Amino acid sequence: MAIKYGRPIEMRDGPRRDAAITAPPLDLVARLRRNRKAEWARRLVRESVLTTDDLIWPLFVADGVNGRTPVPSMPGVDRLSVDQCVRDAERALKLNIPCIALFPYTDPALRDLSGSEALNTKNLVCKSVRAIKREFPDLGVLCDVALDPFTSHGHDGLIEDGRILNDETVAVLVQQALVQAEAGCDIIAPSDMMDGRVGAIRRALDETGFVDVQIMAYAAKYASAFYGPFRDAIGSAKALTGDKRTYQMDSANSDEALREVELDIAEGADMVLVKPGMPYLDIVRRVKDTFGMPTFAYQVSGEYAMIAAAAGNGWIDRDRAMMESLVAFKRAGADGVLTYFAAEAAEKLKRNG
Ligand SMILES: NCC(=O)CCC(=O)O
Ligand SMILES: [Mg+2]
Repeated sequence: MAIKYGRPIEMRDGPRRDAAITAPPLDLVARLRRNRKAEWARRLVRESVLTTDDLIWPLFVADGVNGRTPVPSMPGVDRLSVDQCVRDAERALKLNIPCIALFPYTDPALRDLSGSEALNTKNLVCKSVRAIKREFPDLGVLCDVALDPFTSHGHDGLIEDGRILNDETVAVLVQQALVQAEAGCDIIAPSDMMDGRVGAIRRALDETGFVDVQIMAYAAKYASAFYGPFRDAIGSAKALTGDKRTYQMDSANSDEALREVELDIAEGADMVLVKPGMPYLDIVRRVKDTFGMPTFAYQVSGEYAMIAAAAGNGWIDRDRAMMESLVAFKRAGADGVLTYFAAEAAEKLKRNG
């Protein structure tokens, strides 16, 4: 349904009033509908605004040249070879998107128990960061820190007898963060949910001369069914044994999210992230109100897939659902959103001037 600028929602040329409908006017002091009577009036009182400055665009990188492989469970999202990743980085820059985030599809042959490929200075992420920074030094690049794209078992950390080790994992994550910072990454984003990793990474970055590298902590990351398509995209779905509930948060908890965020801030996080997004907007609001930190939300793969699939079936309007979901993050208090819709939304914002 197209609503043109300035036009009231009610159809001007629609059905005339039924003469049988009569009622005395209500004696109302306030009629909130007055502020909604036309697009210009709605714009005037709009409380939350989405701009391209609010968007971080996650991209998937894979081996190969000139490659764009669709991710079946994320219609509209491709795995990109490094050269194509650079082209999408250029697209982001042209659309005025401030920052992209990189996630690798690691060759299964390179995955092992300890995720050693994460420390390879020539791994896909590092190659992509270098290639992007060489051409577009002014585009922000965020790199995830966690071992799941690199481990044969699909977990975010080192494993021993089915247990994910905390402190031993943190030691590896520190090395991973340094490798990425060395490659030119601007924002290190630990997504592993190990205790103490933000402080350990901050110390290591500072000691090695990377004082300006920021940390966006996935502070409140929940064990969620909504990550399914992402695990397809990075090829860890089949590998994953068990679940991540001993390190990611229980979806029933809210106070605990504040404790997580508080600790990450104390350990030196520059920005905090809540993940997933739409089912956790209450957490975004509490975090923002409690700490006043730069607060981000991740509209994760399953959220993207739900909208894309329903739209693909003609059940909802893709554009409108996309924009409504994104402005909801702003309304909840987020300063920005990691979203697979970033380029599409930025294009729409640009068209609408
Ligand atoms: N560490 C990054 C993710 O786990 C992303 C999840 C998703 O998009 O579903
Ligand atoms: Mg924590």
